[in-house]
Order: sequence, then structure tokens, then C-alpha cells
Amino acid sequence: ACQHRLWPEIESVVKQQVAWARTGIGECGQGWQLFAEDGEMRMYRREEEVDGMAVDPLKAVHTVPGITGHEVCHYFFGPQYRYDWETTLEQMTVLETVSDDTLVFLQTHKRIWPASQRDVLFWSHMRKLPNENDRDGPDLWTVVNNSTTHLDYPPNVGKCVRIYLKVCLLCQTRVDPPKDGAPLTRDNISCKITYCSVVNPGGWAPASVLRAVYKREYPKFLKRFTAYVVNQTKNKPIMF
Ligand SMILES: CCCc1ccc(-c2ccc(S(=O)(=O)CCO)cc2)cc1[C@H]1C[C@H]1c1ccccn1
Repeated sequence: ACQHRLWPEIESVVKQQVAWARTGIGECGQGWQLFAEDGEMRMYRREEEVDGMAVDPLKAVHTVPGITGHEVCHYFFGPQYRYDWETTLEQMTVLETVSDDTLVFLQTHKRIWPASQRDVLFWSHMRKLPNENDRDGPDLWTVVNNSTTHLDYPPNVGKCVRIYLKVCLLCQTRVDPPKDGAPLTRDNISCKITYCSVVNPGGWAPASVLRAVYKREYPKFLKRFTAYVVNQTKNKPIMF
């Protein structure tokens, strides 16, 4: 995969996106507004427009007990699970298998009235990252999704408007070993999740409609996805 045409871009976008995900909300600077809160989940957005279109950057942080970062990234990356948790998905195709940790997807999402239907074409890369802060702590895991092109699927040919996105899911496992030296169980682990996304809706869509969609869909997506991972892993050995 290292000689693949996408490799240089993957390397630079992953580094940039992980650095961005690691930047706390406070350090990010002004303009972030908390727009959704549910238990441990906090969702922030910044209102930004490009050519009159809302492209609000989003940053969500969540802590989920009983699962690891590897497990969260495994279920987020794997195409075989996506229809189970991505409620807005209408059609998903793997256009290219670059390597076992890098795929190219084409997805059409359900139409959101009155905006026209959208599709998105992106590479998706999963990677384990060394834990810089705590050398003997568990590694970090990330999945980065970044819009790309494909000769056979030019944008805006059919009924769908092509959207452009950059997504980073960054996961840090936390282990609190049991006092009495007993073996680790899922009661001793949790996962700190940072989800960052910037979506350019591609064609014109009313900013008010897009913002209402994001406000409704993003909290639902993160809650549903993390609940899915808890449910899929609860009776399985821990995947660190
Ligand atoms: C006009 C823009 C519509 C729109 C653009 C983009 C996306 C979207 C695509 C991919 C990803 S992901 O994180 O890469 C997971 C893989 O699917 C997240 C979000 C969804 C919507 C629509 C359906 C709405 C939505 C928004 C947020 C979360 C889920 N669905």
C-alpha cells in the first residue's frame, strides 16, 4: 500500500487530522459552541460558511465504558457493519481495497427534504498510533475518512449532489486495573472518543436546513454507533 497513488495524501491528512483531534476545545480558540450534551457526550460546532454554504466544523468528545479504541475503530472502519449503525445510509460500495487498513467508499445518503440527495466518495484509513503521553499505556487508534476522486464516479452526474468531507475518529483506551490483581474485565476499561468532521454539502442547501440536520443527526449517530459497539463486543474477548 505504501506505493499506492493515495499514500502520500493519506500520510499527510492522517497526521493533520490526528493533531486537530488532539487539540482540546479550549485550545482550539474561540467560536466553538456546545450544541448537544448527553451523559458523557459533548458536541461542539463552529458556524462557518463557504460560498454561502454552511460547512460547520464539528468536534465531539465522548467516554464510553467497557470498550477499547481498537474495537471502536474496527466497527467504524469495517464495511460489513456500516448498515447496522449508519441510519442515513442508503447505498454503500467499496470501490477499491487499497490495503487491509485502507478502503475507498462510495456512499449515497438518504435525501433530506428539501435538499437534493447527496453522495460521498472517500478513502478510509485505520491506524494504531503510539501513545506519546504514556509509553506503557494502551495505544491510540484512529480512522480518518477523506473525500477523494475516482475516474469511474465523477461528481454530480446522476441525481446526487457530491459532498466533500474530512472525518477523524480518534480513540484512547483507558485501563483501571482491578485492585486485587484479578484478570482484566470490561468493567476495568473505557474509551475516550474524539470525533471531528467538516462536511461541505457540495451544492446549495439552505444553511438553516443543514444546521437542523446536523443538530439532529450527529448526536443520534454517535450515540447509536457507540451503543452498537458496546452491544457487539459485550460477550467477546477484549480487543486491545
Ligand atoms: C447535506 C449533507 C448530508 C450529509 C453529509 C455527510 C454525512 C456523513 C457521511 C459520512 C460520515 S462518516 O463519519 O464518514 C461515517 C461513514 O458513513 C458522516 C456523515 C451525512 C449527511 C446526512 C445524512 C445526514 C447526517 C449528518 C450527520 C450524521 C449522519 N447523517
